[in-house]
Amino acid sequence: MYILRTESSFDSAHFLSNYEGKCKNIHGHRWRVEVEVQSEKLIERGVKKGMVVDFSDFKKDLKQLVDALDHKLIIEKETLKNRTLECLLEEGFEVIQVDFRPTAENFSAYFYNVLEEQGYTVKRATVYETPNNSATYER
Ligand SMILES: Nc1nc2c(c(=O)[nH]1)N=C([C@H](O)[C@H](O)COP(=O)(O)OP(=O)(O)OP(=O)(O)O)CN2
Ligand SMILES: [Zn+2]
Repeated sequence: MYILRTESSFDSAHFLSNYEGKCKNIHGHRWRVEVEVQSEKLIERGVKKGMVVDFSDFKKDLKQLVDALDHKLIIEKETLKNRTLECLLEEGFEVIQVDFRPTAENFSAYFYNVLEEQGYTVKRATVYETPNNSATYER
């Protein structure tokens, strides 16, 4: 089995709604995302011969996902009052609303699932919320 790994990161703000503790406040992280893909076989011909996937495609596709979240306020849908959200948007802040609570666990599943939908045979996705704390999703 061949396993390829790439990583990328984004700096964003979030908060955990209904959390008891400091993470209920808006705060930021440098989220580091590591993704591994796997394959029994290598591409047999053409410019990508001998590769599972071309690293340049793999890192570009991960970076595109990560860049969409970079320097944004990431909120779980319906956890801010409409008028709060409107005021933030009116001020020109960029807000990303996600369907999940923005935890490291949910981000790891998010990156896994989106890259899988793009055709990658993902083995696992790991998201570091701090240098010491990470969550991994695999099936
Ligand atoms: N299982 C999870 N637990 C927590 C998550 C998470 O994603 N998954 N997230 C948070 C918060 O986002 C929080 O920012 C993390 O805070 P903390 O662990 O306290 O990290 P710090 O680096 O700020 O810790 P210090 O010890 O204060 O340096 C909480 N839990
Ligand atoms: Zn946090």
